[in-house]
Amino acid sequence: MAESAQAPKLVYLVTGGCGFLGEHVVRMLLEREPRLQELRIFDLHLSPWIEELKTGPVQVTAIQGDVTQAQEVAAAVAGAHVVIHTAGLVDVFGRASPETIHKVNVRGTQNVIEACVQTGTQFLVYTSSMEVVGPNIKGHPFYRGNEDTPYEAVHKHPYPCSKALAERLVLEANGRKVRGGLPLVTCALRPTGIYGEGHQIMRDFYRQGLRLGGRLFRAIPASVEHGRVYVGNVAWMHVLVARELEQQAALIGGQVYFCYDKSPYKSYEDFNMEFLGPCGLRLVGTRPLLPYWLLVLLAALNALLQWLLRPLVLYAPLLNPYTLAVANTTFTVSTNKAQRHFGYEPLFSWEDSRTRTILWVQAMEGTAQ
Ligand SMILES: NC(=O)c1ccc[n+]([C@@H]2O[C@H](COP(=O)([O-])OP(=O)(O)OC[C@H]3O[C@@H](n4cnc5c(N)ncnc54)[C@H](O)[C@@H]3O)[C@@H](O)[C@H]2O)c1
Ligand SMILES: C[C@@H](CO)CCC[C@@H](C)[C@H]1CC[C@H]2[C@@H]3[C@H](O)C=C4C[C@@H](O)CC[C@]4(C)[C@H]3CC[C@]12C
Repeated sequence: MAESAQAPKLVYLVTGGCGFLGEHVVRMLLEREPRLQELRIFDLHLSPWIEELKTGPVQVTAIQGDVTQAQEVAAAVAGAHVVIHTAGLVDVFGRASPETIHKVNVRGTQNVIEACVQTGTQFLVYTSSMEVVGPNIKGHPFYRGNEDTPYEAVHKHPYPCSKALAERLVLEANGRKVRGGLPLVTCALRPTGIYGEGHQIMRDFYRQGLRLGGRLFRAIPASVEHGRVYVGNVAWMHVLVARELEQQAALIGGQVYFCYDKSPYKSYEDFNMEFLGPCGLRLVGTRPLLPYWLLVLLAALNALLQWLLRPLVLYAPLLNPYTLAVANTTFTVSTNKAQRHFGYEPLFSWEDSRTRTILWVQAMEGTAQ
């Protein structure tokens, strides 16, 4: 590429830039987007590590803001060339109300779209989710499916409903005229279950294992496969597609892409043991220790307790009818659409992804070893 094309000149905005995925997107952009002049990090809660990023050649601007506030979003978007919208309320445990989930995930996304249109920002990448497709409420398996695999995507839970609605808004906005008359170019990336450094649920399982004397108990049959993807590869996909949106607007605009890499197909629990095992935890049982009907009962009991206790205290355990259904339904993807459309290849091999995640777990306080 000619030197002039490499000259820094682009302004990127990452919403949710202090979250688990957002932080990896931010760091990946700083490492791998040579045309970056300014990186804006927009989040409800700003993290202290942003300060360390301010010493590099790229101007890093931290913006504390709320995606549900249209004016705050418009002010942050104004003058940006590309928006990567990762901000969202990821809640499948009943911590937030359905209204709040809708407000942040759907109205927040609508605000981002309108801000692009009003201020003349042409390129928008949305972090969607596999949950936009499934598992559905009927528990139908999705086995090594791709973006074109027929599947009855029927949801009831507020989180997948909100992600599906938001994704539709983003895709429908593709082609709208932004200020200045140029067309908005949008696309949506659908990660499966993301893992890697900073993954809160992995942290929770690890701590639970420590509390149980270094053991976790198998609840899900090993035959139920759950799609997982390394956070560094998800971040890399965002960076690549954002870069290619301009060059390949006709091809990529309005498209959805599953996020994938070379992580093996395993059950949710067996996959977690790839990292927790080397950190001293053991998964007890080759088969689920409790019969499925009892798990269903426990999950229903948890939901009832959550409802009863809500006026007094927030009771939000990992196990509820929805998480049980997701964990207990095969959902895996096998696709090369991102490779065909914008040349994506995973940046991190499975071995690297595994090692990085293990090192992160081991660095947590109070390891089991
Ligand atoms: N974690 C996964 O396995 C997974 C899988 C598929 C898709 N996703 C999607 O990826 C995105 C990022 O998820 P994550 O796992 O990093 O979650 P996260 O909770 O770690 O990050 C979300 C970030 O958004 C910010 N945020 C929340 N509400 C906001 C608001 N009103 N205004 C501004 N910022 C707000 C949070 O402060 C947080 O920093 C989400 O859109 C999620 O739906 C996550
Ligand atoms: C029955 C329990 C015994 O150990 C296991 C419960 C595990 C669940 C808490 C998780 C199983 C599957 C996870 C979800 C999946 O990986 C994909 C997701 C998509 C993303 O957009 C948000 C997170 C999540 C819904 C993720 C949440 C946790 C699980 C339900």
